[in-house]
This record gives sequence, structure tokens and C-alpha cells, in this order.
Amino acid sequence: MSDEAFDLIVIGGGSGGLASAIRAAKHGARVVLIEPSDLGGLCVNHGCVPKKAMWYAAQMAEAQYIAHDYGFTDKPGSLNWPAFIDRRNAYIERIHGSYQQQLDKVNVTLVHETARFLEPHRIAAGDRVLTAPHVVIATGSAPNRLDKPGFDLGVSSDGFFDLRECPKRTAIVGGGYVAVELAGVLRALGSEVDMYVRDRLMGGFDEEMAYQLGDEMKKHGITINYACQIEAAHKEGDLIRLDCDKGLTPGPYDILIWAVGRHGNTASLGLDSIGLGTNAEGQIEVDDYQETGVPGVYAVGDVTQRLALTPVAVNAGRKLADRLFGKKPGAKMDYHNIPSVVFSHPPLGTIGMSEREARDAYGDDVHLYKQTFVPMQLALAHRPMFVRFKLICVGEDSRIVGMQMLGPGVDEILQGFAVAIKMGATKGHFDDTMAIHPTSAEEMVTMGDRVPG
Ligand SMILES: Cc1cc2nc3c(=O)[nH]c(=O)nc-3n(C[C@H](O)[C@H](O)[C@H](O)COP(=O)(O)OP(=O)(O)OC[C@H]3O[C@@H](n4cnc5c(N)ncnc54)[C@H](O)[C@@H]3O)c2cc1C
Ligand SMILES: NC(=O)c1ccc[n+]([C@@H]2O[C@H](COP(=O)([O-])OP(=O)(O)OC[C@H]3O[C@@H](n4cnc5c(N)ncnc54)[C@H](O)[C@@H]3O)[C@@H](O)[C@H]2O)c1
Repeated sequence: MSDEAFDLIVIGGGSGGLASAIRAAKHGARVVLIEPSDLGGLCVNHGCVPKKAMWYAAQMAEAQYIAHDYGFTDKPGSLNWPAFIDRRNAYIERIHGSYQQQLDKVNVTLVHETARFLEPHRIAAGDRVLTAPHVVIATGSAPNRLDKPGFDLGVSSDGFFDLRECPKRTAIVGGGYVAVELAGVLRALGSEVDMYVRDRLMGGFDEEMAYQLGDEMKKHGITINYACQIEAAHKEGDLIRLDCDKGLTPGPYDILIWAVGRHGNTASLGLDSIGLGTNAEGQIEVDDYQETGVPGVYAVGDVTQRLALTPVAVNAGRKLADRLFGKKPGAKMDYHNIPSVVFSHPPLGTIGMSEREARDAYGDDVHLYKQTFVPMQLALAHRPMFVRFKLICVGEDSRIVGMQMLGPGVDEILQGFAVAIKMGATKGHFDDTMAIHPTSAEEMVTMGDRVPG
């Protein structure tokens, strides 16, 4: 069969690949997208979307208890898990349909195969051979495996999303985004949750906020075992028992979830054949313009060494398409001040630097503002869950270099403040902004004096 020529080949139909393909096609490029599985990749199928659906369900479960405290007479009930999973999956099906329509609208050719490099600009996809002067690798990431006896008795987050009922007892290994988010959801929906954390929760995040998140999670009934390494897992009837490095054998558990990070998904690509290497995490190293070491071959999203977040993959993909086909030769993703929310219970939001990063960069020039309060909605219910805000500022004019927030509602509050911080906001700008009363967010613009020290 003869080679088929395009202007752009995109490998992977997840967040980054779809964004690159659709934007390039809108600029008039002839684009082929290669994706063997469902459109939408990790975010839509096994990441943000099903996770957020489960998080909403967990919020509903908690809201029932709050409503009860307010005087609503219905007793809190439990989730009809299989019915909700069907509803969640139907929603995801609709997203697949919407992506297919978007591709059709701009005439992107979709090939349902696994791609493999033959040459830098010549790709095999099933029995087809595709060529293009530009190739974008957007193959995402895969969950890490640990070399531990009984590892396969556990599941990754993918396995969590396949559950058809709420497990009675859950063990989660890891202390990052996935571990913390799944722990909160499972606990709120009725599982007993034990976490096994090698060092601390949310490494890389502001240490004080991460510590306070741990406190709130414990209040929620989650057991967090710090400095604890799981060495092995064993079958005990239908259940799972663990061996940990402290000589303990915790369990038995209905489910064991490994949430120990992810690595670049490059194994199937045949990168050797084009002389493109990866780092120790299997990720392709790119420069600010998403260029790999091979001319005309680019990479975006989780397969690179950059932040593994959906909006990052999307923005990098669009900027690259604008640069290659949209007459914007300088277009590139700005990797500074990227906001992020951990959908924990309660959620944790961050933008800019942690206190440690700021002190390392600016030394004694750093000063802090903090606020801690019980939000009115929960005060009325006698449920003392705190909201905590922390502003990290530098210099005479108190330029804000970091904003950290923990508590109910911060997942929605952070986005607007992220705009201000991206624009270079100072504490003075916050002080000059009228509060919206009564809200939790108003506490961000009514913070008092600097924290001493
Ligand atoms: C549980 C979980 C929850 C998350 N929640 C959030 C969140 O709330 N917010 C957020 O911003 N981020 C979240 N993330 C991260 C987010 O999902 C990723 O950053 C994002 O999906 C990365 O997009 P991508 O395009 O780089 O890769 P992916 O979406 O993983 O897409 C890669 C695609 O490439 C395909 N592929 C692989 N190999 C080949 C090949 N050889 N040929 C052709 N195709 C191939 C795969 O089938 C896949 O569809 C979450 C991640 C997880 C695990
Ligand atoms: N809300 C969101 O935006 C969201 C949600 C989920 C995931 N994500 C993205 O996906 C990425 C992957 O998430 P993740 O939670 O899989 O990774 P992560 O890097 O956030 O956390 C990995 C955790 O595993 C621990 N770990 C690593 N090796 C270990 C070992 N051998 N034994 C014990 N613990 C070990 C680490 O200490 C860390 O706590 C995140 O970094 C994030 O970028 C984002």
C-alpha cells in the first residue's frame, strides 16, 4: 500500500493530541490523528472526568449529613453505586461523541490504530503508512509498577474506576494527587480507608498546607500511615493483606490501590528507530517550543517532562499548532504560574510558589498573610471544617508569588485569583478590592496584618 501524505500526524487522541489536531486543522492543515482507543485519553476515560464525577457524588453524600444537621428530616442514604457508574459512563460516552463531531467538522482523519515510527516522518498505523513533515507525540502516561511480591493483587486508578460497588476496606499506597483524591472519595462514600505514605502528602506542595490537609483527612476518618513502605501483598481468601517495612501486616482489605506515580507512555512508539531517547521516567524531554531532539518531531502533555495536567497538555498542543500552521512563529506555552486543584476532601488549591520555594528564591524578602476560619455553611451545621488561605509575598509592594488555599469551595475560588496573580497582583490590589459578603472568598481580600516571623 502506498504512503499517505499529510501536513501533520498526531499520535494519541487524548487532551494534548486532540487539541493539537483540531487547532491545526482549523488553520487549514491536513491532519491525521492516530488513536487506538476511546477519544479523550486519560482525562476523559480514566482521569479528571470520572474522578470529578465520583468527587461530586462524594460531595452529595456529605451534603446529606450537613442537611440533616440543618434540620432536614430525611436520613442520609448511601449511593446506588452501579446506577451512578452507569450515569457517569453515559456522560463519558457523550464526550466521545462530541470529540468525534469536532474532528469531523474540521476534516481530521482518525485512524483507530497504534502508531509506530518507521522513520522520523513516516509512521506505521495498522496496515497504513502515513507521512508528514510534522509529527506530534501525545501518547500520555501509564501508571508506575513496583517490583513487589503480590503487586498485581492491587489496581491503579484505572481499576478504581471499574469498581461496581463501594469496597468495605481500602488500602491506598502513595501520597500524591491520585492517592489523596481517591482516599477522600472512598471515605465519603462509606469505605474505611488506610493510606500508606512513603514520606509526606503532596510532595512539592506548600508543606504547611499539605500537613493541614492531612489533619482534615484524618478528621474525616482516613487513617494515614506516614513513613511506611509496603513490601508485599498476599491473598487472604478473597481479601488482601499487606506486609509493611515496620514488621506490621495490616489488613485484610477488599481493594489495594497503587497510586505511586506515572511514567511516559512511549513503549509502543519505536522511538529507537528515530534515535529519540527518554529520561528515567520514560518521558520525552522537550524545550519551550515542544521540540524534541529530532527536527519536525514534537511532544506535548504527560509524555513530556512538564506538569501532567489536562489544561497544560491542551494549551501546549494549541500553541504548537498556532506556531506551525497559524502564522504565529513565537507561540509557546507559558509554564509559569499554573494553577492546580487537588480534589481532596477538602480541596487544596495552589498557584505559584510554596513558602519553601519562595524562601529559597527570595530569602528574607518573603512575608506571609494567613487566614483560618470555619465557613458559615458548616458553622451552621456544627461541622468544624476549616478554610485556610495563605498568601506568599515578596518585596516592598508585597507582590504575590504564591497563593495556597485549603477548604470547601477553594476549587472554584482559585481560578479568578489565578488571573490576578498572572497579572502581577500585589497585596495592595487585594486590599483595594471590595469584598463580596458573606462568602468564603471575601476572606482573601480582607486579610489583616503580616504573619510575624
Ligand atoms: C486519576 C487521575 C485524575 C486526574 N485528574 C485530573 C484533573 O482533575 N485535572 C487535571 O488537569 N488533570 C488531571 N489528571 C491528569 C490528566 O488526565 C492528564 O494530564 C491528561 O490526560 C494528559 O493528556 P495527554 O494528551 O498528554 O495524554 P492522554 O490523555 O493520556 O492521551 C494519550 C493517548 O495516547 C494514546 N496512545 C498511547 N500510545 C499510542 C500509540 N503508540 N499510538 C497511538 N495512540 C497512542 C492513548 O490511547 C491515549 O488515548 C488526572 C490523572 C489521573 C490519573
Ligand atoms: N486534580 C488534578 O489536577 C490531578 C489529579 C490526579 C492526577 N493528576 C496528575 O497526574 C499526575 C500523577 O498523579 P499520581 O498521584 O499518580 O502521582 P504523584 O506524583 O502526584 O504522586 C505519586 C506518589 O507516589 C509516591 N511514591 C512513588 N513511588 C513510591 C514507592 N515506591 N512507594 C511508595 N510510594 C511511592 C510518591 O511519594 C507520591 O506521594 C500528578 O502528578 C498530576 O500531575 C492531577
